Amino acid sequence: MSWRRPLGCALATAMQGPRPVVLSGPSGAGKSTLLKKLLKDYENIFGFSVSHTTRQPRPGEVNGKDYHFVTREDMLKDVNAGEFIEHAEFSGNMYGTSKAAVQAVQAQNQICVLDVDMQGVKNIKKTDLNPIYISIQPPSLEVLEKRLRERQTETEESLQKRLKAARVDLELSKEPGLFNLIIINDNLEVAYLKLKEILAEEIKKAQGPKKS
Ligand SMILES: Nc1ncnc2c1ncn2[C@@H]1O[C@H](COP(=O)(O)OP(=O)(O)OP(=O)(O)O)[C@@H](O)[C@H]1O
Ligand SMILES: Nc1nc2c(ncn2[C@@H]2O[C@H](COP(=O)(O)O)[C@@H](O)[C@H]2O)c(=O)[nH]1
Repeated sequence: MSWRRPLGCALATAMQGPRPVVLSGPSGAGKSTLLKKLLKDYENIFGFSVSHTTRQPRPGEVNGKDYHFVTREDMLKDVNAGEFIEHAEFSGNMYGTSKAAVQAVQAQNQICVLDVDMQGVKNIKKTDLNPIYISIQPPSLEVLEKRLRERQTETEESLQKRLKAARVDLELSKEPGLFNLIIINDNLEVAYLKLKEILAEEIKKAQGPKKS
């Protein structure tokens, strides 16, 4: 994969600037919930890399904010034109991170946060993005299923596909070194504290030196 960061980002890395953050983990584990808290509490520090997807928007989701909702035809065209850092097929739909999505966040001098599935993690590992990898996991598959059902966003077919993918995800996540941290999202506040703890150093870097 020939994704190269813009010069500004390469310089930031050389100067030990803040690293991007990849959040992964099974669908329903709580990635978006934790991410929304982080983006709200650290508005100018973190910026969300808005992915593309071919799935239908859920009630309340905003095009260009939650996702770029596109047709498969358009997405394939852009993928073939080399506009994506990574892309994957998940639960019958395409998802992907465009170069433009990451660059838009970096242009604001914000720490770029990506929410991607396990295929995304593996593909980003092949690039020079050098993020911190965090896996958000449910306390059990039973709890995961309950959360997904209660979210009321999935058909029975899609729910079963997501549970199947979750089993694979949890197995693969055991690979040593794949993630910098695995957070079990049982109690939301505890999980959020752990997330902030691992990002504390990057937040400090992004905030810059304190004026006295
Ligand atoms: N710690 C928690 N305790 C109870 N419910 C939670 C907790 N964390 C998240 N939830 C709920 O679980 C559901 C799934 O969470 P969320 O949508 O954030 O998952 P996700 O990992 O982003 O899923 P997806 O990958 O499908 O987007 C939501 O309804 C959310 O409110
Ligand atoms: N590889 C990628 N995976 C992505 C991307 N954006 C989201 N996702 C993952 O898809 C599933 C399902 O998401 P949902 O919004 O339909 O519930 C979830 O695991 C996300 O992490 C992406 O750009 N690339």
